[in-house]
Amino acid sequence: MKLAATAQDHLTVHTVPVPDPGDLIARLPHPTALAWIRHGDGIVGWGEAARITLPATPAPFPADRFTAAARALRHLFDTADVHDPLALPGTGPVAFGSFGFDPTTTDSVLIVPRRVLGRRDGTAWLTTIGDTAEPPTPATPLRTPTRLHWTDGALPEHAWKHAVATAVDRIRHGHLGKVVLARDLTAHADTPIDTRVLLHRLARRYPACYTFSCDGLVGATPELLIRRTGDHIESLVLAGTTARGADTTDDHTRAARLFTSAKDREEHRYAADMVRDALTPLCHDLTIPDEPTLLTLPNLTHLASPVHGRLTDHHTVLDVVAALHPTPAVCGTPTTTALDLIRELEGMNRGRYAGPTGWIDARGDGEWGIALRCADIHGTRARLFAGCGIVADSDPAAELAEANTKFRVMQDALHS
Ligand SMILES: C=C(O[C@H]1C=CC=C(C(=O)O)[C@@H]1O)C(=O)O
Repeated sequence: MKLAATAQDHLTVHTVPVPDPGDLIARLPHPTALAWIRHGDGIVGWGEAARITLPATPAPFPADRFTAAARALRHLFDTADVHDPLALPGTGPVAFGSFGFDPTTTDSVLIVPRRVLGRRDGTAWLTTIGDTAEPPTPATPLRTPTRLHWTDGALPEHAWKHAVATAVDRIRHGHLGKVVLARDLTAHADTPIDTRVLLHRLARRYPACYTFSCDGLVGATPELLIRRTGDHIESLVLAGTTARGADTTDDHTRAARLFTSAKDREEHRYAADMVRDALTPLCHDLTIPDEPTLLTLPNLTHLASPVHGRLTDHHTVLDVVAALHPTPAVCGTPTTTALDLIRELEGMNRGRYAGPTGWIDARGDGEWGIALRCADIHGTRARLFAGCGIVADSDPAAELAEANTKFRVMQDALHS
């Protein structure tokens, strides 16, 4: 696989401890922001010391697009001159990345920023690549999106419900067990959309989610695909959803119904089983509960399975991403049958929606989420995505309502 890489010849990297920088997002000087934030901690980056772009590949899900990207990055990091007295996950050189859901898409990218500001458990740092004496980039003022209007994406609501009904029919005829179908919507603004405004709103409203930004893809995902810290790995499998209730009683009723719903349990089981099967060969001490718990977010409640394990060999976080993507939380079971059905029924290119997004450092540590509850921002346009797991008992109208609730995360972030 031939990757396109632009980089300075030899990276000189300095990490220094800094006093608490406060709100990390507020420190981003311009809209081309890189970010990965949860509960206020995480990393933000700006400037570009290197960019690696991946070509489209025809194979259904070749793991080697992740390992090829990791190899190119390793070369860059191994030849760098690194001063990193902290040696914590996220210190030293870091690449932010986002990969297309479908390997035939062309927008997968890894970016090594010239500046990274980070904070974790009370320790804050600044990493500089290149000239440490360079004056800070002057910040541009934040610009709030104005005068939004909306257009349907590939499928209007009735056509998407029809696609869901077709998927249910195929499932009932035994072609596959589960497929995840998504829709897109486009917002048009008067002026270029400033991703920092969206990041502020998302991080404030969804502090327990991972608020991310990479090359125009911005969102707040609740789904951790993989975190690697040394040999320890964690994942949070999500599948099965209900909207929050109108009041406490309604909320409890909905959560109890979700917890006992055979349809949602089935949807969840496909995803949890696949993650267990993919991680078992890479890990010892893999733990995944026999039954899911509930993850309560401000807008939705999900069935959730937290996963922990210890890697047996030196696998970087991207090696583990390669083993996991795409999970049935975003594709289906069996994987290639579900992918074929997605290509047939969705009528759109998902781009990087539902693909892995996150960061990796020179030790191979990192955090990658599944890009959900997100939008791809291009100038004055934002393309939003939302999808739902479809199984034999799915109801097209209920799935449309669920997708619409998921859209609200980014619709609200754009509006106010
Ligand atoms: C595909 C999406 O959500 C996935 C993650 C959690 C719950 C899901 C569900 O219940 O359908 C989806 O599998 C999305 O938000 O676009």
